[in-house]
Amino acid sequence: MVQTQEVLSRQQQGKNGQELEHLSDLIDEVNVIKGKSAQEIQFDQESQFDAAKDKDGFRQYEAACDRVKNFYAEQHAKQTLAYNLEARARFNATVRARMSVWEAIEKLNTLIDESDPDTEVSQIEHLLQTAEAIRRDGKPEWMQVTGLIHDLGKLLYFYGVEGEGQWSTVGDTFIVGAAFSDKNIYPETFKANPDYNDPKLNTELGIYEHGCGLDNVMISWGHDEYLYHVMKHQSSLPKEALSMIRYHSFYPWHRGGAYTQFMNEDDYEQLKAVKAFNPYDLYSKSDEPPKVEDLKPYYQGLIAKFFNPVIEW
Ligand SMILES: O[C@H]1[C@H](O)[C@@H](O)[C@H](O)[C@@H](O)[C@H]1O
Ligand SMILES: [Fe+2]
Ligand SMILES: [Fe+2]
Repeated sequence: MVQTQEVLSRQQQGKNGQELEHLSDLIDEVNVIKGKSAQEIQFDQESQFDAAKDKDGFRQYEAACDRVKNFYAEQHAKQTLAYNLEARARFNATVRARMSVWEAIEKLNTLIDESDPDTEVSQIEHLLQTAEAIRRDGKPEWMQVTGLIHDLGKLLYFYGVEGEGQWSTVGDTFIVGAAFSDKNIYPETFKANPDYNDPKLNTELGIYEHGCGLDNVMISWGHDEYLYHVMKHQSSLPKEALSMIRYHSFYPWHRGGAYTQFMNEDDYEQLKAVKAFNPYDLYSKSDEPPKVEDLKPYYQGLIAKFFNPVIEW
């Protein structure tokens, strides 16, 4: 089995390093002509590098199986602005369950994520792989524990409308209420979304203002947004950790370089945190399966440091 570190360094060395350098020079020139800010130019460049890295085997959506393709066709058709408003109202109306973080991890264990072309292991394994990769790199405890819980929002699946499927829980996220970006995977599938033809919603800014901040736009409802709202007031995690949770599936933004029209200064700071987190989430999927019982005491200790003993989900 290939370990995270190995995959990372292989990707950093990258066989197509020269090609990339040339590419980023060209992108630079075009951006200067377009009048983009230095910050935007750097972000653009990084996104090209990230996309090229995945040529090494992760996130191969064109080659993905029908399960993944059907999942996104359904999600992109159904995540409308109206649905997003309704989902948030439903979230605010009730507490779905009361249990500890570890109980939540165990409950999630039965879910196999239909949107993911890179892993078929249980969620408990994915969470521990992510946390362990962060720990191996000597990152702080708050980041380790963020890795441990980052996908716990998938619990939403058990509390949604029965038989509704996973489209409102898992998968990459995107902005609703403005034009769908072509930096999303399978962008053509948005044509089946009613908002696609709505002239108030299908412009670059849609219902939002330039530079309004990502906190003020609606990102498609799912496990990121749900867990962010659960943890915002029920943990002592720093802001960067909450951003890692909230934006980890927002690939068109943190990898694709889309949606800069909505960003404010602080979003560029949060972007750094999300980008630092992403490799652990993605590339640890090829690591050895973790030994849950051996790791449990260590992570129970971390959980006790950062969370209330009982969380309202
Ligand atoms: O299929 C995966 C999975 O659902 C992840 O939990 C999510 O964070 C990713 O963005 C998505 O691509
Ligand atoms: Fe996730
Ligand atoms: Fe994940």
